[in-house]
Formats: sequence, structure tokens, C-alpha cells
Amino acid sequence: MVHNVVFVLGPPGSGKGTICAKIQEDFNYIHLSAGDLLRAERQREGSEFGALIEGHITNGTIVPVEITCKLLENAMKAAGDVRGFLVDGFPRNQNNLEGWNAEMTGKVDEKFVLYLSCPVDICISRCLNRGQGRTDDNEESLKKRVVTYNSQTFPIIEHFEKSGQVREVKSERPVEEVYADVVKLFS
Ligand SMILES: Nc1ncnc2c1ncn2[C@@H]1O[C@H](COP(=O)(O)OP(=O)(O)O)[C@@H](O)[C@H]1O
Ligand SMILES: O=c1ccn([C@@H]2O[C@H](COP(=O)(O)OP(=O)(O)O)[C@@H](O)[C@H]2O)c(=O)[nH]1
Ligand SMILES: [Mg+2]
Repeated sequence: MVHNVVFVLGPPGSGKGTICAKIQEDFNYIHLSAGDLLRAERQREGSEFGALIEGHITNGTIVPVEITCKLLENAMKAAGDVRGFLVDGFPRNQNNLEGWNAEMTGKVDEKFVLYLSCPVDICISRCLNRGQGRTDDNEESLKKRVVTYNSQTFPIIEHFEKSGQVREVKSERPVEEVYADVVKLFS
């Protein structure tokens, strides 16, 4: 079975998780947050990757694609017959993109990339107020995450832009306004 996939990218705090949860509610798309899958794997009893994942998350660096892609593919297989998947926060760099293409080509139909763009100062304050007790929502980690986003992840958005696959929605606005524009992409 070929899985429909929409990538959801944007800086930390741009609202990827929030918007994906709303899309999942209103459309038969399943939200797969790569970050959430990694945090779950980090906690999993007997995981051999726990410490490695924790190090990357605290440092705002990016976990090797072999780990993340496997978690994503397992989640897709477990979901059964749905309209598609919102792959939230992935691919985050060239390694992720190449690994995903090598493993998933022929298994997925990439519909488009939803890019939530938002000024970095707003993103940082949102993360600092997120209140989810994450080990990376602090000034030090956020500084590193923004450097990683600018140097490694934004070039991936530019890659998709070259083939006209990017749908940008400005997300510094209130959630309702952002979501009203996002809905048009799924209707
Ligand atoms: N449009 C918005 N306006 C104000 N706050 C928002 C908006 N979208 C998300 N938030 C809040 O900002 C924080 C980060 O949102 P989240 O969805 O976790 O972003 P991301 O997954 O891109 O890091 C959360 O506390 C969320 O409630
Ligand atoms: O495909 C991914 C997704 C996330 N991460 C790591 O998990 C952290 C948090 O990612 P998440 O998407 O949850 O952060 P958000 O953008 O939602 O704040 C990132 O900074 C990375 O360290 C990763 O290595 N690969
Ligand atoms: Mg998120």
C-alpha cells in the first residue's frame, strides 16, 4: 500500500504540532511527530538509542535518519488504512532526506510540504512558554536549535520549493487564522 504523506516543516515553535493535531481531527490524516516518536523511543525500556536521542535533542542536533525513518515507517504500518500521514518535523536535513528517499521511495506519495513560517523571536518565546517540560525548551538548547534549523533544515524547504511542492502559511497569526488557510490545502 502506498501511503499519502504531507511533510510539515517550520522553525521550532512555529505551530507544527498544534496545526497537525487540528488537521488530524478534521481530516483522516494521522499526525506523526518525528520528535514525539523520538522522545517515546528515548523512554522505551531497553531502547539502544535512548542516550543518543537525548544527546541530540538537548543539543538541538539531528538524529541519524536510520533511527527516525524506521520509527516513522513502523507508525505508518501500524496505522492501517487512512487518508494519509502528516510527517511533522521531518526531514530536518540532507541526511534525513537522502535516507528517507532511499528507504521510502515507492512506498509513499508525497502530496506537498506545509511550511509554517514564523519570526524566530516569536518562535522562541512560544517554546519558552510551551510548558511541556521538554529538555530542549530552554534558552541554551533553543539557540542551538535555531542554528540547526537555519543551517540544515531551511535548505530542505528550499529543496522542495525548487519542485514547487511547498505551501507556505504564515503562522505568527492566531491559530484560527493560520488553520483557516491550512484547511484550504486539505479540502
Ligand atoms: N498561531 C499560534 N499563536 C500563538 N501560539 C501558538 C500558535 N501556534 C502554536 N502556538 C503555541 O506555541 C507553542 C509551540 O507550538 P507547537 O505546535 O508545539 O510548535 P512546533 O511543533 O512547531 O514546535 C505551543 O505552546 C502552542 O500552543
Ligand atoms: O526528525 C527529527 C525530528 C526531531 N529531531 C530532534 O528532536 C528535537 C525536537 O523536535 P520537535 O519537532 O519535537 O521540535 P519542535 O520543532 O516541535 O519544537 C529536534 O530539535 C531534534 O533534536 C530529530 O533529530 N529528527
Ligand atoms: Mg512540534
